[in-house]
Amino acid sequence: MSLFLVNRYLGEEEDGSVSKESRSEALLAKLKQKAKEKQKQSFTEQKHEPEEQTQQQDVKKKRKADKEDSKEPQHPKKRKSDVGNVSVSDSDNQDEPVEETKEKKKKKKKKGGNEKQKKKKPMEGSSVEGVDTPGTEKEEQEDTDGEKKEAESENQTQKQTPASTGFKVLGGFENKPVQKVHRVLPQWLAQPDVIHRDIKSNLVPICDVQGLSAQLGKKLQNNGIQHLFPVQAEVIPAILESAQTGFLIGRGGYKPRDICVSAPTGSGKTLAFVIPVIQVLMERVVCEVRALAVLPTKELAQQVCKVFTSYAEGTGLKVVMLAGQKAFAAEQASLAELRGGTRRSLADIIVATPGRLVDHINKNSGLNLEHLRFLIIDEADRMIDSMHQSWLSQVVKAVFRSGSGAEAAAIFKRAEPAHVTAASLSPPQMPLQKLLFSATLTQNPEKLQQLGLHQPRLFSSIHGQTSSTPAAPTQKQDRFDFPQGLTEYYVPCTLSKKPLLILHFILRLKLSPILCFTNSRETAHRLFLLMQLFGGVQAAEFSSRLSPGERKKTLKEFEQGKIQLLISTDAAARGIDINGVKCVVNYDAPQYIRTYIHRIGRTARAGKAGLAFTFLLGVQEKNFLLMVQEAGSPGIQRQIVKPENLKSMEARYEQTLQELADVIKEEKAK
Ligand SMILES: Nc1ncnc2c1ncn2[C@@H]1O[C@H](COP(=O)(O)OP(=O)(O)OP(=O)(O)O)[C@@H](O)[C@H]1O
Repeated sequence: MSLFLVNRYLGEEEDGSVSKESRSEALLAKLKQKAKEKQKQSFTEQKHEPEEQTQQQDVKKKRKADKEDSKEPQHPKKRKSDVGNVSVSDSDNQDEPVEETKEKKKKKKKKGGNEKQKKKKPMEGSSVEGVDTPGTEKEEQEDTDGEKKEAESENQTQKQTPASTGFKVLGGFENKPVQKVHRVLPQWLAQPDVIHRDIKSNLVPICDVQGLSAQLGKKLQNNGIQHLFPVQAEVIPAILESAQTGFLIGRGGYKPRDICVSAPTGSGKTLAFVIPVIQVLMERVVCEVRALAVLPTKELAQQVCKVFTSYAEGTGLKVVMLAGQKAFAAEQASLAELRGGTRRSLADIIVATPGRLVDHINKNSGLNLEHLRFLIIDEADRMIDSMHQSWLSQVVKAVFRSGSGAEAAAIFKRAEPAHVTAASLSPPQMPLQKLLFSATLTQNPEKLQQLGLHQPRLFSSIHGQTSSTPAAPTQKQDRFDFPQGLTEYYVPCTLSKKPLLILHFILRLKLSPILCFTNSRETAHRLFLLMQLFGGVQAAEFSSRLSPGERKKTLKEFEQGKIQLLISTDAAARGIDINGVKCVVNYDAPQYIRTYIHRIGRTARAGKAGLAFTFLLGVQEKNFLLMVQEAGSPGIQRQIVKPENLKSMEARYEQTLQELADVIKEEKAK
């Protein structure tokens, strides 16, 4: 109590002439005296009944004097809500505001007539304080039951007061049921250009693709492609159209629209950007970096670089990879050369990983992006997640950096599109167009906003998302499209039976080649060792335990059919195109739906059939099945493997487990 009062007085008495210490000492002395007098008074009341009347008069006089003395310090009590706030924040004791309220009420009762005057004060200050009052009342109502009535009557008095003073009470703070806010997508996301999901029944003859050059059509045929897949038939003409007037100027002088593509795994997205980019750049005279494809991993960069190189053959276009496969200096040398004192670009198309790309930009290695026309972001959702590395802002900075030849800056300067209606009125623009591709493109506009898209146009095969109406209230996550030829299964199992199930799949069901995913590289390594020790299975592991060279070799051998079981971490989950994978096994259930979609997408590619099995422990079943169903899976079937089917392998398996323990011990000892 005393502490509270001291705090309060100190807060209000802003007299600079008296030091804080002396002031508080004086107040403390006064309070002590007051307490003594109160004690004395109660003592006298109890012990000396006869003297009561005369002493009561004395006490009254003293109280009056006290009141007068303490008039100034009591003044702040009028600002009820303020006091409450100060005492809560200044003290650890949460009970303090309650005590203060009680004390205040007692005093109010005694003072009676003063009350009206007190309540007027906050109203005089401002109308906002008047609005605050109900909040304070609420706190008061939470006090003891005995005080409820008092609070109610006080409430009534306070309600009446504003009317009598003519102030209008702002209100409407009563609890109303809050309506759930449903997600409403922006129009470009809600109403995409639809891509057919079924590849096989929607193949488009090469000659029917609008704008595709005869040269590239022939090249496609030479590579064994007679028809284009639906995503290619839709996206290739759209990109070509945006460069109708050449790659140096946007159509009508305007910047072309950015393009986003969301299509299932294995649906042919790579060619959907490789073909039009090659065709647009084929006409170039001077070699400059005009296309940049960014991919999350070295393996993916290598894969895309291979496709670009294959279709650039015979066009004079030069493709360079910046993914750390070669030494930095070697990569630098492949970017530009100095001839007769002038710098000449040696790359038209660059395929890069974000880390290595930023290295080249920062170290000023000769990478010039001032002429960039296409920025391709493959596996776009993953690339957005790695945006904290700020690779995109660095690329954009490098693109709009002006510093090269003055005449280049004057003729083909980069600028935001001007509001003109005729190309002749507009200075030539050097457009930068972003092309985004993913099987699991986010529908979260906030995430997409990070990419700074310009009037984006979405191509999507996701069904049931093509309206601007709110998403279903039960829908908690994005929906994705699954490959048509894929059949999904889940296998209920226990932890110890998982290796036996894998052996059963290979040795009995002959499902190889199997691409098997684990959630950690340790699990992948142990399972690999176990398979080696068990014998009879050609197994290999694929994770960051291996060097890039070893990983490349392993993938090649798997593709060639030399490996029956490839045990991998999520390093091989995205984008990797391995021919002939019949079956994917999720040895460990994936935690995220995107991981699941990319993993199972390593099979059933290019319209082929494929199987995906997920081993589920009892505790995982409910959540996993719900996650898959909400993502739009056409259906995942339960597959039971009877214990008797595993029995014959059990003795050998137990023995192998013991051997494995020894091997792991040895490895750890090294
Ligand atoms: N028109 C076509 N005809 C035949 N095969 C094709 C055609 N287009 C692409 N392919 C083949 O389909 C496979 C999958 O293509 P691609 O890797 O581009 O798929 P994706 O959609 O990028 O898959 P992911 O999302 O998993 O990265 C590749 O082997 C590719 O050569």
